[in-house]
Amino acid sequence: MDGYVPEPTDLVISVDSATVRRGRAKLLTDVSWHVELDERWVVLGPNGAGKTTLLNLVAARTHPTAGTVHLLGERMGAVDVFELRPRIGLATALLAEQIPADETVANVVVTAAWGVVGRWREEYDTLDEERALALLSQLGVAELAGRLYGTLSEGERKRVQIARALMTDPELLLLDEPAAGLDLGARESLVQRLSALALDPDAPAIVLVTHHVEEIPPGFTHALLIADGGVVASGLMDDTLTGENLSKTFGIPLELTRNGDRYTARAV
Ligand SMILES: Nc1ncnc2c1ncn2[C@@H]1O[C@H](COP(=O)(O)OP(=O)(O)OP(=O)(O)O)[C@@H](O)[C@H]1O
Repeated sequence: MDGYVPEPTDLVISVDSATVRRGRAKLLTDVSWHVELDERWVVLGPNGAGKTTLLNLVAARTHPTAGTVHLLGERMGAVDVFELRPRIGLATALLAEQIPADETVANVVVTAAWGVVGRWREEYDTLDEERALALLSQLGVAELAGRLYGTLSEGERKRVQIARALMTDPELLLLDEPAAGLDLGARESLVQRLSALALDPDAPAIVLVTHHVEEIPPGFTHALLIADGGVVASGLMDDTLTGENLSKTFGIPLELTRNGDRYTARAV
């Protein structure tokens, strides 16, 4: 990092010396991280590194035990999180589990406008319906709008979850391992969609958590590497995503290869 830290109000995410404890366990230790609106970050780290804990922190789902977190200019602890959360789009496996299998795909997306899963008697206006369809189209699954969510393949579900996360027109989009469990074709197709989103100047700031460098979509600008609850390296993609930093992060000697705008890594 170059040492320049903008005012918290200019930042989408400002995590400063944050520590998260659960009982005697320290899940995150003294983590600092700053994200601006036009940045697209990938968060990489091994199992148990603290990625999900960090994502919960910046999704206004968890408070730090020590340190401060500002989200979208608001200080956590001094803001009503229920007003803040609709401004943050979140797609995680845990949230996906709560989506009813017998809901139509269009409803899965449109219900995000009301912060609920499952359509009951809410009235949605036509604009919401149109926006849901436009997002499904952007993710390449418009033809699934009338299908029941429970009948979709895993790859199709992931796209619908991302469309749902975008429904409230968030200023920050958080994606926790969106390519987990996808076959090669579905993964590549999702990476392409995420790349298009990353390159869209109107898209929100994006944070994508993954275990695999192969899943980094072209257009992502920054990387945060974490291990054992702490930051190993953080900053611009080219400076941060190196074999040396990956080796430190994953605890084994790794070689990183860049092929055009994609990456692969293997043990050496
Ligand atoms: N409530 C808790 N009490 C104690 N330890 C916890 C608690 N929740 C999480 N942990 C531990 O904190 C560490 C970080 O967990 P976290 O889920 O953030 O990791 P992660 O990087 O997302 O892992 P993965 O890649 O496996 O999903 C793990 O070792 C986990 O076991």
